[in-house]
Amino acid sequence: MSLLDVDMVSHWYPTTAGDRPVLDKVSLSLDHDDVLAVVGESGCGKTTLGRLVIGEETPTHGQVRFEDRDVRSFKGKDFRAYRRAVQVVHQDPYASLNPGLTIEDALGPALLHHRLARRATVRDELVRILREVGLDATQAFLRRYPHQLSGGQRQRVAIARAMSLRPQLVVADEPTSMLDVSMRLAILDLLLSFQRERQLAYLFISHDFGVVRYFSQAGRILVMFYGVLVEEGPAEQVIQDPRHPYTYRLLQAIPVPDPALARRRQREPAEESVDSALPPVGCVFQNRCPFVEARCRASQPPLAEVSGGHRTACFFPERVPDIDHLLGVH
Ligand SMILES: Nc1ncnc2c1ncn2[C@@H]1O[C@H](COP(=O)(O)OP(=O)(O)OP(=O)(O)O)[C@@H](O)[C@H]1O
Repeated sequence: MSLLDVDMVSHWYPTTAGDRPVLDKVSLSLDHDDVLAVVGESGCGKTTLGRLVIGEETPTHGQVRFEDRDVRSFKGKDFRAYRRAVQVVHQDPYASLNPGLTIEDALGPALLHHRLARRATVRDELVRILREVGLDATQAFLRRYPHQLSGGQRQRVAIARAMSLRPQLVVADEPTSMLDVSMRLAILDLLLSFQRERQLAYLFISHDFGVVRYFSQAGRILVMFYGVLVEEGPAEQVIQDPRHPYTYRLLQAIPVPDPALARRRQREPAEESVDSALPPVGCVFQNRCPFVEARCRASQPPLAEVSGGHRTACFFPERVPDIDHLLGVH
């Protein structure tokens, strides 16, 4: 039994101009210690997917199942257990830390509520958890407010809050995008260390393929374009051998330190058009695709297998150029 199944989920937001489709028949599955990274540009529906998984939104169509049970069916005790088992680490730590509460008041009550600590020892337990996320915490540290911490410290506290509840799944939504570059790797390594030490699954969300590449080394990558899953597979296969032109574009955008490599990239064929409006019929990527044909304008290609567990939603995957020269792989 998988831990999480997202089954043919479509989602619309109501707007004054009518319902706006944000996700279109997205399916994915996560096992108990899987890392699944979702990558795509801003606005493609990544955060919405995360909100559906943590139960903050209900899908317009399709099902989100946790341990084979429809999340919509969770009520009362079951719903609370689900909200404990699935934690979220946001881009902005202030989204999970109330600025008016000290660290002790932000983290302590949940531990007591879920009987993960006793009143007499809760402070010691909090200090232990904060040290586990790399903070040099003392009991005095517990009396600090979020604004008295640096950005990196705040994100560590937010991670401590999520991990203190011993979750089975963590949705990490752009967890490093507000941090200095120098801090990013440390936070990614911290998240990965929890995954190694506990049986923990991650749904990791980012627009930055460089970050996704680092985080998902042993996991899977799912590439989304305007609410449609266009490619998925084992991380190394998607990175070394992308078979969707959009994935190729995203990989092309990863900065490289080698100037010769950077120049070679600039000689790559340009996108046919940068029209970002969603086409009413046909492939979701057709207006940006250099390989588009009449067939692509007629229908959306289904996800089809290219090799073991690696799938792409492109009619012409063989036209996507080899990536080796872009990544400097020889
Ligand atoms: N509550 C809402 N009501 C209406 N539209 C929304 C709502 N939330 C998000 N959207 C719209 O849905 C689309 C997808 O948003 P979402 O935040 O899921 O994408 P994203 O890929 O996470 O982008 P970003 O990285 O910018 O957050 C966007 O166009 C956004 O404006």
